[in-house]
Amino acid sequence: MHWSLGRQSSWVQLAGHQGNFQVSKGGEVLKLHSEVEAKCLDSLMRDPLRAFVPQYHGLVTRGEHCYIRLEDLLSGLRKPVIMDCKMGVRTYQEEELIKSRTKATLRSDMYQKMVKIDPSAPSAEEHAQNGVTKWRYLQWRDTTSSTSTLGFRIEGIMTEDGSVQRDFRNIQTLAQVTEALLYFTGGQLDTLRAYHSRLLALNDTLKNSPFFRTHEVIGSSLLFVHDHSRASVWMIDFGKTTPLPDGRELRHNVPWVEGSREDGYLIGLSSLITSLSQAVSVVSWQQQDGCGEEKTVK
Ligand SMILES: Nc1ncnc2c1ncn2[C@@H]1O[C@H](COP(=O)(O)OP(=O)(O)OP(=O)(O)O)[C@@H](O)[C@H]1O
Ligand SMILES: O=P(O)(O)O[C@@H]1[C@H](O)[C@H](O)[C@@H](OP(=O)(O)O)[C@H](OP(=O)(O)O)[C@H]1O
Repeated sequence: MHWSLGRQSSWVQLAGHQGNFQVSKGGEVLKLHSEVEAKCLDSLMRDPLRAFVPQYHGLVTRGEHCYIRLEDLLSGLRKPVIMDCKMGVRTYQEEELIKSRTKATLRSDMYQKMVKIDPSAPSAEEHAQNGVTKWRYLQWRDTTSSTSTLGFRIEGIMTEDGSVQRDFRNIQTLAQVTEALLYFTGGQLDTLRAYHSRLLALNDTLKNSPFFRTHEVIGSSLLFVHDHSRASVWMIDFGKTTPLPDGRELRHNVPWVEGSREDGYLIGLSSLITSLSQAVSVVSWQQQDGCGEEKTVK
């Protein structure tokens, strides 16, 4: 990904497909066009959630490709620290599951990624085929990370020195998430509190959002961004966010069963809010103790 080079440039892609982004100027990033995402952004600009989404400036063509013009969320930040959390209890659409049963395409690249992490993960049949379906891979990633249980997972963190870590896929418990949040924020109380209040505000806004009520939100991330003086959280990536048919609505806070299209987005948000509260408590205790012993997070 090419980062916006308008000014202080922090060129980074924490998650997602390589090559999806293009250089832009003036505090914008260009993301390869997807009709699904463009439609969502269009609606979101007219929804209460607008305050939590990068500003969308329409489409632009560069060379042979069409791009979505988005506000660069790192613009103006000095030495930004970033975290990408993929939200929801599953990262695959129901149609992916149906495809895997009917016309299963085997993905050798996904099989290779799986074997690299855990050679014993594929079944004997999958080993023999040298491939897994996309659904199988995504579902395996969901169940071996905190996605299925906590409703989100940390995809990556970039620290102040610009180093990127993506090794959070084994995190399973809230206590481990809290440790990761303490690491991500350097234990800065102001930053933790700012994130906490932003997520509470997001929670309120989601409940009043016609867009959220009427869309299944899959594979979307919350992007946490801070520097020494500011901290904020943004909703990004609507490439797999789709409207529900026939005036149906989702609750977003119940487990998924096939056909329900529930995404568990609010389960993830609630886990994150709880974990941030725990991190705030840990740092407060440490400060009261004169920065003494570390407390165990439960
Ligand atoms: N508006 C933005 N401002 C700043 N950084 C952004 C913005 N949008 C995306 N990014 C960066 O790019 C990364 C990938 O973004 P995004 O998830 O939209 O890409 P994607 O290719 O659709 O991902 P996926 O493959 O998971 O669907 C994010 O983790 C973040 O680091
Ligand atoms: O992060 P990982 O473990 O490398 O796995 C990728 C990740 O799940 C992406 O979200 C997904 O793209 P979509 O969200 O667009 O489905 C991609 O599928 P793809 O290879 O078919 O693009 C996976 O390979």
